[in-house]
Amino acid sequence: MRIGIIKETKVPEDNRVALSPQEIVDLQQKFPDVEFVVQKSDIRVYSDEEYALKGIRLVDHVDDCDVLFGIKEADIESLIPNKHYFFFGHIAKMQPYNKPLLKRMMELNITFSDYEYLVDEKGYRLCAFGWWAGVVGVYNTLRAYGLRMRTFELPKPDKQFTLIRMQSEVKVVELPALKIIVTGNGRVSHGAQHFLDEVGIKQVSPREFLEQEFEFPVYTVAKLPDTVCRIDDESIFDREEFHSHPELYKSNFLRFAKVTDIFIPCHYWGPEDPIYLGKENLRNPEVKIKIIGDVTCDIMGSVQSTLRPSTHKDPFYDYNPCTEMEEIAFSSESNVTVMAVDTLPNALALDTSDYFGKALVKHVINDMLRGNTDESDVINRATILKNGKLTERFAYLRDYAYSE
Ligand SMILES: NC(=O)c1ccc[n+]([C@@H]2O[C@H](COP(=O)([O-])OP(=O)(O)OC[C@H]3O[C@@H](n4cnc5c(N)ncnc54)[C@H](O)[C@@H]3O)[C@@H](O)[C@H]2O)c1
Repeated sequence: MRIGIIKETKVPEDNRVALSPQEIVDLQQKFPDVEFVVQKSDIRVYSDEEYALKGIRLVDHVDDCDVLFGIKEADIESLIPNKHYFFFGHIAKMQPYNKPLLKRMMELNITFSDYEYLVDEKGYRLCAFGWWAGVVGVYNTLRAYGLRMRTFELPKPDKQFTLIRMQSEVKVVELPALKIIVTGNGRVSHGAQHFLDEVGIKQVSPREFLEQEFEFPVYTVAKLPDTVCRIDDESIFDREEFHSHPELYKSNFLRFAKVTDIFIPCHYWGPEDPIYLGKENLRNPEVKIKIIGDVTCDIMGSVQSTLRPSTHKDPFYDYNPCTEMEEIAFSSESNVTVMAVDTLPNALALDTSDYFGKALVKHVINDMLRGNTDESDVINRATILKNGKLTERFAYLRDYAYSE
């Protein structure tokens, strides 16, 4: 078997890779009959030379590979018939912009497994970057705070940035008595909490956050049901009902917004779910929040100052609550500064590639190289196309794939 690592082609560029040079060396020792090749790339976090130095073959074309691993969607023009591809496809939620990709993979008899659906039997994701998004989300947001207040300047992450570096940069900064709120309690929120803990910001309970003043920076985590309540009876919260009938619930976030300096949304949001910070809230003079690090990056979702995603190159913009329009970052004290980068983990491409590669080897590649691809429940659950045909689990994509 020959396995290829394909080059990333999406814009803005993604520097992450599915397998680091060391990961490939370790796999080759374990499976000497398998060959790994790496398609040349000048944007990858590990350079071509780093792979070559470990004896890994660099190639221009990956036509002679059986299985191909990428990170983001493969370039349609580069797709090779009859191969097995792995990447984040963004097609299973019927995203309109990726319909041509699905169609082309069907035409070319491709087998396609989507990382997003590599889950255990309980549906828990096995290869996800969310935790890292929380980490970078906090760093970027604190960076925005320093720039806006002109009190400190954290460096913009470059391609070689690491989590350790981010932490050490923030640790030397003296933060005032800020109140920071993180919402949600999933992977992203846990990454955010980890970073805040590591840089010495004290966690307090939502109640303490609401009722007390502190002489040092603090953060709280507002989970369900802290942030929502029922429309008709504010004392009742039924989690199952909330998820099946979100229209019966409203936001209870305003009480937090009145005492918060920095808001880092990390909760899942669906179009029917309560809006935490609507346009009127953002105009409300009682709302104290002036910096929002919107990790969820739902455009005009639960935080309505998020007008568009931003990029690592240009991560911040201002939202003018009166005009409801975007303005240049840090241009007015009455504006809200927004950080809404939608590819946050890419700022730690070294750490995240290593983390992702280890998970991939453990849950996918070991089984595959032992010849168990067809029997692997993890791979089967993530396989959207088998030889160009939709699998049973993803059969619902048929109309989407064939519609004009
Ligand atoms: N900006 C980025 O680069 C980036 C990267 C990864 C994930 N994300 C986004 O971050 C968000 C969270 O991802 P995750 O991996 O932590 O998800 P997760 O499923 O691990 O956690 C989601 C959390 O939100 C809570 N929740 C669910 N429905 C809710 C609702 N209607 N209202 C309030 N809370 C609700 C859950 O209880 C849980 O605590 C997602 O929207 C995801 O797309 C962004």
